[in-house]
Amino acid sequence: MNKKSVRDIDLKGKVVFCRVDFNVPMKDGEITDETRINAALPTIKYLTEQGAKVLLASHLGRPKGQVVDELRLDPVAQRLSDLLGKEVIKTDEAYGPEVEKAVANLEEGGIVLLENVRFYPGEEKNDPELAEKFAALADVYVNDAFGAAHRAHASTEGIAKHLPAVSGLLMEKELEVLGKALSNPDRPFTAIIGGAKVKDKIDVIDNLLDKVDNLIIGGGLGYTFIKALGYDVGKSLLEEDKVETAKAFMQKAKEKGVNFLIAEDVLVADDFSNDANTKVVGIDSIPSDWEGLDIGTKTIEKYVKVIKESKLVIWNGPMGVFEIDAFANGTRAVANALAESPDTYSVIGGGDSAAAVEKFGLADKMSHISTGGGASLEFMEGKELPGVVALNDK
Ligand SMILES: Nc1ncnc2c1ncn2[C@@H]1O[C@H](COP(=O)(O)OP(=O)(O)OP(=O)(O)O)[C@@H](O)[C@H]1O
Ligand SMILES: O=C(O)[C@H](O)COP(=O)(O)O
Repeated sequence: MNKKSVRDIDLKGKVVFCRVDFNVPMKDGEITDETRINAALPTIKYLTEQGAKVLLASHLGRPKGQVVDELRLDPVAQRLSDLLGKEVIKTDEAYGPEVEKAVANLEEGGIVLLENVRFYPGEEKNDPELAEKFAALADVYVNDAFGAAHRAHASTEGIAKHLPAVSGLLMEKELEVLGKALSNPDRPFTAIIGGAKVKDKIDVIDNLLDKVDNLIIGGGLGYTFIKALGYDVGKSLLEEDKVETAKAFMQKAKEKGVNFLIAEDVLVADDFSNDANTKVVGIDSIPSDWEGLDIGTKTIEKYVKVIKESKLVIWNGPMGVFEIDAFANGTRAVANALAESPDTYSVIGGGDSAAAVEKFGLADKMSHISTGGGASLEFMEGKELPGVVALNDK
């Protein structure tokens, strides 16, 4: 990476404004998945060990410039304190007199977690005044929030204009792993794209066709491709206005010699529930009043074979509605295939694929689980991430 990192600067005694992505899922005030907090620990520990005074800043959810009590960061501060085994001071603001006082009292190695930066309307607008207020608190800016690096906000981009600005260790690792995967991939290189949002993934599929040997399509977005082949998809998820694009992709794959894999059979159900009647049918026989909710057995076999023969696999989006056991087989089979292939480097991106791998107890068998959903997709599309561009060059 050509950007400076925390390792390239002197941190002793410096006040560091460190942007992290603590946008963790919460239910009834409890954190339900702390992956992102764990992922930020190496940088936080490094900063404290180097004698920095650490101000952590994050967003949580989408409060849209308002104070929303359920989106305060207090539960995160508590969890972080437990994980680090040391005090984490939580302020109720992200700048202003209360924060200034906390900074003034901070000792080397001390940690303050600021309030949710999205409580301020200026954050998402990348308001220069707010960026200056954040910058005025610190001597150095560290961005470790890979998951939010595709956002040009006051705490991810604007602030970097006012302070020495470097990446954290998580940011560095994410960029290195994803960058290597895309620039100099081990082959066969396979991308697996599933999930529900066709529109969000159109650009990434297009971009990946220039890079991969195999492109595997699964999940809800697969039905737009099945339709593009001329078959009826019944009540399955379909983006009618993307059918022509899907056709163009299959043509492009042919021209580029990319092995483009679409389901040949699917599991259809007469209801969106665990008790639904289900059957596996060929893609030419999807009943008009049934819905495709997983890939079928022949398809699983075919996909698993390709995955096991691959040296590098990037996976974004589940193969079916894995949250419901009856429709989880395809996603589980893909996760198992990756887990059983020690020679295959596996990169998991996107919140749902990561959640699926976690649910099947296979997270530690994957080579890299990205903390970025949208950010990893935009990176794979070849887009520049504003939160990275803003950092100082080496
Ligand atoms: N055949 C299907 N029909 C309807 N929904 C499906 C189907 N297959 C998968 N899904 C749903 O797609 C959702 C995930 O889609 P999405 O595109 O958001 O994936 P992702 O990229 O992993 O997640 P993120 O948005 O966090 O990056 C899951 O909730 C899953 O149930
Ligand atoms: O969860 C994410 O992908 C990041 O934290 C960014 O959140 P956002 O999509 O609300 O900007």
